[in-house]
Amino acid sequence: MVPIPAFGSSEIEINDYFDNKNRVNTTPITICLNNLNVELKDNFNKLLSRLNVAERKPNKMILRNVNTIIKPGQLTAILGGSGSGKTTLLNTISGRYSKKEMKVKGDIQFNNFTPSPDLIRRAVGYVMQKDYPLPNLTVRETLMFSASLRLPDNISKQEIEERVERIILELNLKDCANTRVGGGGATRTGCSGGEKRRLSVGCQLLTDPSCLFLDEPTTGLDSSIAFELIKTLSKIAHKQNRTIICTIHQPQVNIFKMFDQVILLSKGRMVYNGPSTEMVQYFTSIGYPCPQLQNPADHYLDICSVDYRNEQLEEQSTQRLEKLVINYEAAVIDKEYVNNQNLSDLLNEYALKSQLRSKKSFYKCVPILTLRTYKNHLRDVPAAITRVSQIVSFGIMMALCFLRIGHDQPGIQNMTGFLYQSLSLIFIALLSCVALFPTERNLFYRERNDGLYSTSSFFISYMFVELPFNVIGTLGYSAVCYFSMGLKMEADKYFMFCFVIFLLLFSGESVGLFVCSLFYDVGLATTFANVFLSMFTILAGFFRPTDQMPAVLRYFNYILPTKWAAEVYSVNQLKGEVYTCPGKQSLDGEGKICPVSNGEQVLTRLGWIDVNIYHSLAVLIGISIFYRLIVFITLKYNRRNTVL
Ligand SMILES: Nc1ncnc2c1ncn2[C@@H]1O[C@H](COP(=O)(O)OP(=O)(O)OP(=O)(O)O)[C@@H](O)[C@H]1O
Repeated sequence: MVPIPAFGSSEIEINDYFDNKNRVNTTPITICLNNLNVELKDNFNKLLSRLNVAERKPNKMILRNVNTIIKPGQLTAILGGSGSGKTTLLNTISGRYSKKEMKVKGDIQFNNFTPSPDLIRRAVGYVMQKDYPLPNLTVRETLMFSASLRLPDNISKQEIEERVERIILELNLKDCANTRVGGGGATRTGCSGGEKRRLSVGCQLLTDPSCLFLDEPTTGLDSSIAFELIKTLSKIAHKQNRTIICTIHQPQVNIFKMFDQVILLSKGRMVYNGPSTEMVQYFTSIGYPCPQLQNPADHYLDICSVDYRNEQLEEQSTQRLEKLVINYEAAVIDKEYVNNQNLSDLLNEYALKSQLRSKKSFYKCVPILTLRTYKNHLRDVPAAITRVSQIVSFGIMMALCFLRIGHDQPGIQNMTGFLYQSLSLIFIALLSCVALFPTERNLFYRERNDGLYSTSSFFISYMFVELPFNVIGTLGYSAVCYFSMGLKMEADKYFMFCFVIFLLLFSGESVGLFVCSLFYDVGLATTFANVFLSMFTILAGFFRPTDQMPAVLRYFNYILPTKWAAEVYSVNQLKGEVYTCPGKQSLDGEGKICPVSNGEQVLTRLGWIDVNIYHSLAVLIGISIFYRLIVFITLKYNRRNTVL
């Protein structure tokens, strides 16, 4: 008989900070899963079969017959190999699944009450696998902003500060409380991986949820940091009577010992469910002892996995898995374990409803989000300087290239060249947006999923943040170019030029925001943005007048901001200009007959002679607003990325 390692959590010392006296939600929550089945919908196959093009295939089962009770006051681990369904189980319990993609059958009860996925999502804490904190805020600031967004309006600033300080102490973040989180752009140093994870846990604990879920919290952490993190979670669960569930791939022995309950999954089926201390005993009793000195978690994960190296191994391992599942379903240990749970704390729906995070009003949220984003942007000094200076540097380059544009024949080409090149500002704005926006976006997806605020709050606050950058960029570019090139020295012409430049930057940002809202992957967003960029310049009308374009492109051309911007600032500069043709520039060689003698002739060539500048400006403003609206709709309704 192989000796069974003795497991237990006696070594877990309880920290003094972990008391319940300041907690708001002390209702313990027991989670019951009854016959939980999750199928992956194959909507494409469904469509093909409806069209009689393909046979209808059965949906892929991701989870089958999951039955368990998860008690408060203990740390529960969902264990399993890659693709075993751990994340799906955690997401399903926490209401974070898309009904379009998944079909969930069975019952998920919180204290004997079956809440809607939306209610669960807004009441429980969920720490996802990846952290997306803003890199230039300190740990304390991150918690303060998070608390301001998560806590109800009637909580005073002092109370918020007290709660933040308590979380800092509880999660042992005191040493790094004033350290920037780090990890972004210029901020090379910052918090360690473990501190960042604890910070993410802290953000979730601010609202004091009775249930906390964590998806692979130890991934990417070294063994001692992973151990410390699980130890902290164990303390929180025990001392504060919270229901804590985490998924974990392959825990080390010392980490495994700290789990009170283990749910072992393989191919979406339960192979074991019970105390970690009894796992070896259970498997030994059904003929799978754990070799001495081997980590039981590793050993049983191997035993439960299907080996695809060759057909024979696959068949053998599949049969073994079938046997393990059958054994599990029949095992007394599980039935006893499930039946012996203390269900006296099962209350009613109030337990969960009382923990709902209140969605902050638009007016409260916008200033908090704006301030947070400003702090994050302005602290990254190189990025902030680059953001403005790239526009001004581009202006300096243009000024050097087109310095003092003359009023002779080459001056015409220089002027149209400068006006055409100024359209490139749209690219600069777009590319800088693609580089900077994803950090904010990822955090927004998380916080929106947590039900903290609406898309419109984020959308407006981001506009407030980018506005000053665009205004400074516009003024810088215009100041550098306008006077050095000798453009028309009239106030109304100057301000019209500035306004068009501003709208170009604004539209460029819109396209950047759109591609980043449509695609999660920055590479894909940039590739897609390139397609827009080429269209914007080619179809602006400098090379080929709109009325000479093929019909399809002509209509398309009407929705491009570059077309309208080019019209407005070209008419603004060229109308009324007089051009000379000294010497050989003239047709007669004496400077009397000029090929082009005024701006109207240039505008005629470009097809813009009849353009009403105010009409085009109004269309440009309309298109800029239209682009922003598309961004808003994409951000609001494209939720595919939001569970990342
Ligand atoms: N949205 C989805 N579309 C397609 N397949 C999915 C989807 N979600 C889950 N699956 C499939 O369901 C199975 C379980 O996935 P899940 O992410 O839950 O596994 P996991 O145990 O968390 O794996 P890992 O440890 O690698 O994260 C996998 O085979 C996965 O490919």
